[in-house]
Amino acid sequence: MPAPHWPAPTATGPVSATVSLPGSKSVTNRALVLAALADGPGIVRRALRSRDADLMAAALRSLGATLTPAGETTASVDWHVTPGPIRGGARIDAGLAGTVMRFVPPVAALADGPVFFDGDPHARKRPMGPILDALRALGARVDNDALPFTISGPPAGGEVTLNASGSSQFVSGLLLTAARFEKGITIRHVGPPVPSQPHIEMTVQMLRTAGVTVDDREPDVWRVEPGPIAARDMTVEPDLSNAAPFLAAALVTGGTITIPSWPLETTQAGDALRDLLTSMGATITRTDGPGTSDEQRNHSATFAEADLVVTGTGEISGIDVDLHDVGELTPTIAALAALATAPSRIRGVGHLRGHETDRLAALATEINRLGGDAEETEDGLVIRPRPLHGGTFHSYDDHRMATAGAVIGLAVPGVEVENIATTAKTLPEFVQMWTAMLEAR
Ligand SMILES: O=C(O)C1=C[C@@H](OP(=O)(O)O)[C@@H](O)[C@H](O)C1
Ligand SMILES: C=C(OP(=O)(O)O)C(=O)O
Repeated sequence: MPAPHWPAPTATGPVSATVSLPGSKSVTNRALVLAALADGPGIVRRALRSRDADLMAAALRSLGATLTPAGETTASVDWHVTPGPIRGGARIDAGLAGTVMRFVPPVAALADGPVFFDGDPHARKRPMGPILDALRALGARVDNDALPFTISGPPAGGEVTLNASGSSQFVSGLLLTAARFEKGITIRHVGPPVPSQPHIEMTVQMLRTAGVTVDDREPDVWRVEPGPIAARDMTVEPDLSNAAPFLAAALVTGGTITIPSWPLETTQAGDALRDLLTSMGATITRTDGPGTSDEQRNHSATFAEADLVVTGTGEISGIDVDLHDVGELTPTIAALAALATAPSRIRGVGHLRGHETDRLAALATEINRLGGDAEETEDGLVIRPRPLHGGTFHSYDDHRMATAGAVIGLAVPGVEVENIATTAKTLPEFVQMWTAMLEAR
């Protein structure tokens, strides 16, 4: 029986809370892949515990890596990872995780036998063609163009041309394993611009930190030299994209939200929230203030950080913005736009039709179901202010749709989010954190 819908709490006044976020999904799942391919045992500290991260850990284990947890909480774990010979015969469950379905097949192609991949029903609809074709061109055999498929290798590597305009993860997935291919890999993108550039920068930076030689001087071309991936002891940054709904609460309620341990320099897409929320009317400061506990400071030895403090006025400005580079922030920005005082236009995010759900259709449908005025365009959304009313906000098994419903619910009584549990994809404690944020004073 489906769980009852979650009555999204309406804020009774301005929020005033400090919200500590668990580790970044994107950093965690890259770090785990690199650790499983490394030249010795390593540690991934403060890794995210969530459905996507757990699926990645399980996938790497079934391919032969040993992952031992230490310091485990419900949201975080220190993984001690010992790489092993890459084993065939595994069945990988990708769930609905883009990082698992795009980052693991290149690893599996190095196994000593065929590896089978499948995922949630909707995962079978997410685009996979360009990365599977690329793996074929590099010497692997793949028996389908989307999930489910079986891959066998080993591919020698070499040069490949692909169209990564549908997802940056096609490029990141190949890059993460490329050094382990006999000839390395040269990737050449041909087509409309690749989205989510910061995520590709994250991949390149993490590879370089692990001693891998990556040449990205020419736009849309990446060359990875064959060679070892160095084992490391690294700490995962907090998930800045998952800060989005909490920071949005400051704008909706005219309150203040503090996020401790915001990295001073990062490749995470969520860092763009500082500019985006400023444009929508927030005041933002970074300060090494009392929100950062000694315990948190001691943990974050490997990146410089500060508290991020976001204060809203209760009035939200409309925004005209291209989110091509930071598409995963779209659901929160759209929720804010639905509550704004002027129209908004979100551009450059046609690729969101291939995310957890068709996010453009889902956002327009659900905002309009609550009485709003949201219109899909070819590459985004136009959202005009209109008074909203209560009703069901469907999540489409999309964690960021669910949290967008929670943001609207802060201002609109009677919003019920269907399948709030889907937030477990990247933030299993969302409901408890949201409730604690509203109860803090
Ligand atoms: O590499 C990553 O960790 C991600 C890349 C982006 O994917 P797309 O380029 O498919 O949007 C982003 O939206 C996703 O949430 C995470
Ligand atoms: C697009 C997203 O996820 P995935 O890694 O499954 O692509 C997301 O988290 O917004």
